Amino acid sequence: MDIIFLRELKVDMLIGVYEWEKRVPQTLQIDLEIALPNSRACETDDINDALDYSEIVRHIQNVLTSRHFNLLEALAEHIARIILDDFKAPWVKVSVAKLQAIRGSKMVGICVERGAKIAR
Ligand SMILES: Nc1nc2c(c(=O)[nH]1)N=C([C@H](O)[C@@H](O)CO)CN2
Repeated sequence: MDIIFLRELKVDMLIGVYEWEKRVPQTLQIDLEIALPNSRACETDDINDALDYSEIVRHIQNVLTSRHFNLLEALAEHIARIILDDFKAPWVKVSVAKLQAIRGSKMVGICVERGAKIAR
């Protein structure tokens, strides 16, 4: 099974349960692993046979900068649904982390896996 990975994408967005977090953007770090429905692009060398990672990132950035989420959990679920439903990936692993939420910690976050890996 082939996987597209994206590491340490930074997005400024409104997220959090406290009042100030609904007004002040925070930087999140996003990591993705996206299983591909097939490995056709490896044979054809054609972007039309690939899952275009730049389109995925653009789509995610648009959604995240246009609304507020309370919880990292809800954000991770929303990103996972976009990748499964809109980009037809069979499986995805989404990690989202706040970089400044916990004093003394580099980051705190959540990782969710959704869908099923296809054995090849
Ligand atoms: N499980 C979670 N716990 C907490 C979250 C969260 O998203 N998931 N968020 C907060 C606050 O927004 C916090 O990050 C503010 O610093 C607290 N706990």
